[in-house]
Amino acid sequence: MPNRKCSFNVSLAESEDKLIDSLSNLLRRCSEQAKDRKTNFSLGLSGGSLVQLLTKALRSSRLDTSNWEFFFCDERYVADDHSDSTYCAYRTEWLSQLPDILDLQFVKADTTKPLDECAADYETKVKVKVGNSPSNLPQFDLLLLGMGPDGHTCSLFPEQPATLEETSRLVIPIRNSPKPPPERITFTLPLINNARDVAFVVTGASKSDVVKRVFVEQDKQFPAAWVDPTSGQLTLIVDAGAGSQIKL
Ligand SMILES: O=C1O[C@H](COP(=O)(O)O)[C@@H](O)[C@H](O)[C@H]1O
Repeated sequence: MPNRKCSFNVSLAESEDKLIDSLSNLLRRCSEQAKDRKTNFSLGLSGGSLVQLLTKALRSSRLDTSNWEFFFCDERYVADDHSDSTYCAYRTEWLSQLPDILDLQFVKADTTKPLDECAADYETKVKVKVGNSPSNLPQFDLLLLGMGPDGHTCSLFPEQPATLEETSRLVIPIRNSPKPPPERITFTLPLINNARDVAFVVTGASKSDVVKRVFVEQDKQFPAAWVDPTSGQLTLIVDAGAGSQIKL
């Protein structure tokens, strides 16, 4: 395995129930650590397949989520009630399945603003609500990331390598995303890599090759391979399909 700055753990789950258990255990550890620090638990969400998996993990673990705040590691630049909106996907699932989680616990992007302003405004919200690390950057307690078959994570795509070089902005606008919808906002690497914990949750045999290229070979042509928390921990939670080319 190549050198990483961070400590790296892999959880290879033989069944969906085991994967949900791994995710629940991670949420329990990170939220308890936030409680010990007497702070709200700041959790960055991703969209796509993670919505269902996280919903299952929260339902089965019955964790106390009253002091949790939910942010979006990336968000699609569409109205809040649009079917492409990641906020809408979580809100719709959780209204019926996790009714204790309140709408005011979501820190939403204001997609009524022009795209550049929407990204800058979301960065301000993150700076106001998430406590800083000694490096003076907001430090999330946990970021849950997905990874597409092309190795993208958040809305950092291999076709847009300049997004990986951002050093000053923490949230940037994305135009011409190769995956629809074309306009989005996304966390950048300085913010992602400053988190206390970052976890990828990846499922499906169609992603096994990219899982190996990203997490074993750390092939930098894939944006997900740039995720390497400076002082935090990195966890990879995979099912048997996605993890089939990893040797532990
Ligand atoms: O478009 C997106 O895709 C990625 C990966 O989604 P998945 O369905 O392949 O797990 C997701 O992590 C990201 O938040 C989303 O905007």
